[in-house]
Amino acid sequence: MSVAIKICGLSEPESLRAAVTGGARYVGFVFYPPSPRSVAPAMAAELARLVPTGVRAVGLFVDPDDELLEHVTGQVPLDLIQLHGREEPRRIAAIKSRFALPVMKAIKVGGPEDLAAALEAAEVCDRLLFDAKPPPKVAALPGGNGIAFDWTLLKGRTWPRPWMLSGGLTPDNLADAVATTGASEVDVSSGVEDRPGHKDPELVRRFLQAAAGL
Ligand SMILES: O=C(O)c1ccccc1N[C@@H]1O[C@H](COP(=O)(O)O)[C@@H](O)[C@H]1O
Repeated sequence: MSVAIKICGLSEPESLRAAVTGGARYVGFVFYPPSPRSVAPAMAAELARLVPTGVRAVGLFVDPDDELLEHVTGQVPLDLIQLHGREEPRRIAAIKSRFALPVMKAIKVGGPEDLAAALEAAEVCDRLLFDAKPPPKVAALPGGNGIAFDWTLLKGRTWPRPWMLSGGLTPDNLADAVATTGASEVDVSSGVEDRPGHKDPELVRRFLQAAAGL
């Protein structure tokens, strides 16, 4: 089984090169200033020049307004918009229509009751992303916290849109995560860092090697 990998939160040429030469199919740029992975649009535009054809550049946003989306999409050639906030279906549809880009909506999973949101979002988005729900009051970020959820919640489930698994993935737990959920695409950020917000090219390579062995 081949698993497509998204390496998220890239902000330096060295780690971006490690991602694309190692076989990542998606690279993610975070446009959310509170995140330690946040990258200026001008820098993301520079990094995007290193992304080869066939690898998709993903822009991660959290409850963005149109002004931010215009500012970023006007200078960074994105292939996909990732919405990782509290965007409701109507807002997702409006973004998709106005910016003419496919949209991937993050669904925060803490328990089985959270999965209904995936079906609602699937009516308007192009792809789904299942991530761990941040624990209240502990995590400051709406994602990128290196926290996994109970993968068995996805076991045997099917979804009306292509989907990715994320949340606390590492080179060491990737095989178990994929075997449990049946994911064919996964997204990682913290699990390939040596400190918050800083990608370790060696860990990026290890993650991609772990995926290639599946
Ligand atoms: O990476 C971030 O800083 C981030 C900030 C705000 C929302 C989402 C963010 N990242 C996404 O979170 C998940 C899980 O990341 P991790 O591997 O557990 O660190 C992933 O989809 C990232 O794209």
